[in-house]
Amino acid sequence: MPNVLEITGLAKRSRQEGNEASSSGLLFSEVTATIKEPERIALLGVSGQGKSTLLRILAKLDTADNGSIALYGTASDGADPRRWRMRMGYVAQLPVMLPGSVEFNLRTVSRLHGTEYDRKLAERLMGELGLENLALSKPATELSGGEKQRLSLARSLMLRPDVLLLDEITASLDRGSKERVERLLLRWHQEEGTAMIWVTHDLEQARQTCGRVWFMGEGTLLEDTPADAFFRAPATELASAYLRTPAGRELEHS
Ligand SMILES: Nc1ncnc2c1ncn2[C@@H]1O[C@H](COP(=O)(O)OP(=O)(O)OP(=O)(O)O)[C@@H](O)[C@H]1O
Repeated sequence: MPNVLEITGLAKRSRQEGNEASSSGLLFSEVTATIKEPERIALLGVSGQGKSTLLRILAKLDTADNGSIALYGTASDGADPRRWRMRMGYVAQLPVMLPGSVEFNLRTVSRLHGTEYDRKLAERLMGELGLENLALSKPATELSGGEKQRLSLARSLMLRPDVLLLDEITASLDRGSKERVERLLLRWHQEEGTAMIWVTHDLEQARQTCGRVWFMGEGTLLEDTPADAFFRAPATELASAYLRTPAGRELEHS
């Protein structure tokens, strides 16, 4: 059985020389990791390390300057981006709603990928995300930020991807909605066996929802370790400092 995901030597050049993350002209380099079994991984690190950029590269929404990615043995190089994204679902920090109704947005996946619209699943997801009272005919662009965020998650789950890339998806949610999302994703993982790479600055969330931590620092993936070990005693001084004062964490509570 091939590994879920193999990331080998990924590098991304900085847009500007002298980027804070690195003086080498690289945003990050030598990012190497393997997901053997579908796990839930928290991708942590101070702001500006390139966590979102890494997720976008994994989803083929951006390109790496070096390295390779294989999903269940299929290389991303040469893969059709649309087909790739059916298996590697990316949920953005700032979700983009298509002009059209809530239902139009929910149907996006089946429309784009030529699959059947699963109304039952859509209803179940909307219910579990606390959106059961949202009129399906409402223009999606008129939803609140938190509603858009949850609709965008439901839209991505409709694809039943192999890997879910979650980019600070609860940052704009109230506590109740945040907990619903966490519960849904835990259950989804158990039922569907979906691997997850979850960028968050909410350390409590990372601790409660993820079994492994990838910590980005010094322009690379500095630690790849079980979550309990990371939170008990991280291997690097940088990660210890981050656990004391994770820059960007305040965004979560503002
Ligand atoms: N080639 C590049 N692609 C993307 N971002 C780049 C690039 N070169 C430099 N940058 C800068 O590096 C930073 C990377 O941002 P990114 O959102 O990926 O980091 P992050 O670790 O997810 O940060 P945050 O935790 O604040 O969301 C940004 O400041 C961006 O402007």
